[in-house]
Formats: sequence, structure tokens, C-alpha cells
Amino acid sequence: MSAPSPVVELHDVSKSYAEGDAVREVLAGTNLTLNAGEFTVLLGRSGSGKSTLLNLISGIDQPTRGTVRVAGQDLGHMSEHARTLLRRERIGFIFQAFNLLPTLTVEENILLPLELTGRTGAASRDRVRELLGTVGLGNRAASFPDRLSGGEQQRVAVARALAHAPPLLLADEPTGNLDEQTGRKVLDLLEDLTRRERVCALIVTHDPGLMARAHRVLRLEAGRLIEQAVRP
Ligand SMILES: Nc1ncnc2c1ncn2[C@@H]1O[C@H](COP(=O)(O)OP(=O)(O)OP(=O)(O)O)[C@@H](O)[C@H]1O
Repeated sequence: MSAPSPVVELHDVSKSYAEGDAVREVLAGTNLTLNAGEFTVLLGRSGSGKSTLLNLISGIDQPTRGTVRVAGQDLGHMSEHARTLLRRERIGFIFQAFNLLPTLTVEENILLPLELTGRTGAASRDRVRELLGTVGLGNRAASFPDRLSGGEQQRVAVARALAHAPPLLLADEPTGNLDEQTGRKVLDLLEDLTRRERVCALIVTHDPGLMARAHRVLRLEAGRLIEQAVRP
């Protein structure tokens, strides 16, 4: 087995928001390392700070204290522009509401992250075709998103998130808008693709059924990350 390769490293990360005269500490001295190939589920009540944590990892938000490293780079020492580039090149995102671009076809949506990172050649088109096949939508390449079911749209979103082969995938409630059976199918794909490509995946969910699939289960509680279980 190869040595663990850290993709996300949080060291003593705190995040507070001002609430009138008071200060609300959402994260309190959090430490976390997520490695390549790990599929991690993040649980926590509404308002516990799950989105805040994702925003800190993707550099959309800054910690009040502590350091966040992604793919070896310290986000606190980077310009806003450099963080934007890192996000574009090194991170794939999946959202609850699919967030596909409605004026682009399925194929163009998946190609977008490759175009944004300057990869427009034949190899990119081959990659999109391959991913379309993997997510079972090879015959829908020319369709527009509004012609697809919710589950199909989320399968496109999975393909788009991984098109540029990012080392890190962040997903916020990826099955929140899907029925159980459709959600399970999307998760099967997510798990299969992230394992195959050794992607580090951090998935926020309220769905306890997801826990059985994860290598690691983390719960945010009172500003602290609690490791719940490790799959053997
Ligand atoms: N920009 C902000 N300014 C002030 N408070 C904020 C801000 N963003 C988040 N918060 C507060 O931080 C806490 C955590 O919010 P966050 O959205 O991270 O929770 P969550 O676990 O993702 O919740 P949910 O499951 O409902 O999406 C909440 O109390 C929220 O009100």
C-alpha cells in the first residue's frame, strides 16, 4: 500500500462570526488531515458549521485563526486570484441543486472545467466521452440539462466535478434533492469514480445511509470535529 498522501490539512483552525456585540465561534481549533483516495462523510446538525468548513477548505472563506493547506499549498499565503486558480484546477464541486449551466449541453457542461484550465484538445473530448459513458449518459451528450431528470443531472454534475481530474472533491448534500434509490445510484458512481482515480472526497450529508460507504465519518458538534468510525 502506498503511503498516505495528504490533500487537505487543517491545523488549529477556528472560525468566528460577529453576532451583534457577541462572537459566535463556529469552528474551535480544528485539526484534520484528509488523504488521497479517502472517501469521508461529514455529518452535523443544521448550523453546526459544515458549509463553513467546506468554504474554508475551498478558500472561499478565511479562518479567523489557523492554517488550511490544499494539495500542499497554504491558502493563507495566497492571493485571492491564486486561490481562485487553485479552486478551478485542484477541486471539483457537487452541489445539492446540481448547478449545471442551462445554456450548455450535457457534453459542454462536463467539458467546462477542462476548458477553464486550458485543456481544450482531443484528449479532453475523449475524457468527456469516457465520463459520459461511466455515468451512463453517453446518449444524452447533446441534451440540455432541463431535459434530464434530477438524478441524470446529478450524474452529469459528478462527471463535471471530476472531469479535470482534481485531487479533491467537495460535495454539499449531493443527494439532498433526490429520492433514495436515485441518490444511491449517484453515490455508487461517486464512490466508484473517486476510488478509481484516487480522489480525496469530502461529502456533507444528513443521510445516515452514507456512513456505511465511507472510509471515515466525521461529525461537527459544538465547533469540534469528532471522528466517528473507520471502515476496516
Ligand atoms: N457569513 C456569516 N456571517 C455570520 N454568521 C454566519 C455566516 N456564515 C455562517 N454563519 C453562521 O455559522 C453557523 C454555521 O453555518 P453553516 O452554514 O456552516 O452550517 P451548516 O452545518 O452548513 O448548516 P446547514 O446544514 O443548515 O447547511 C450558523 O450559525 C450560521 O448562522
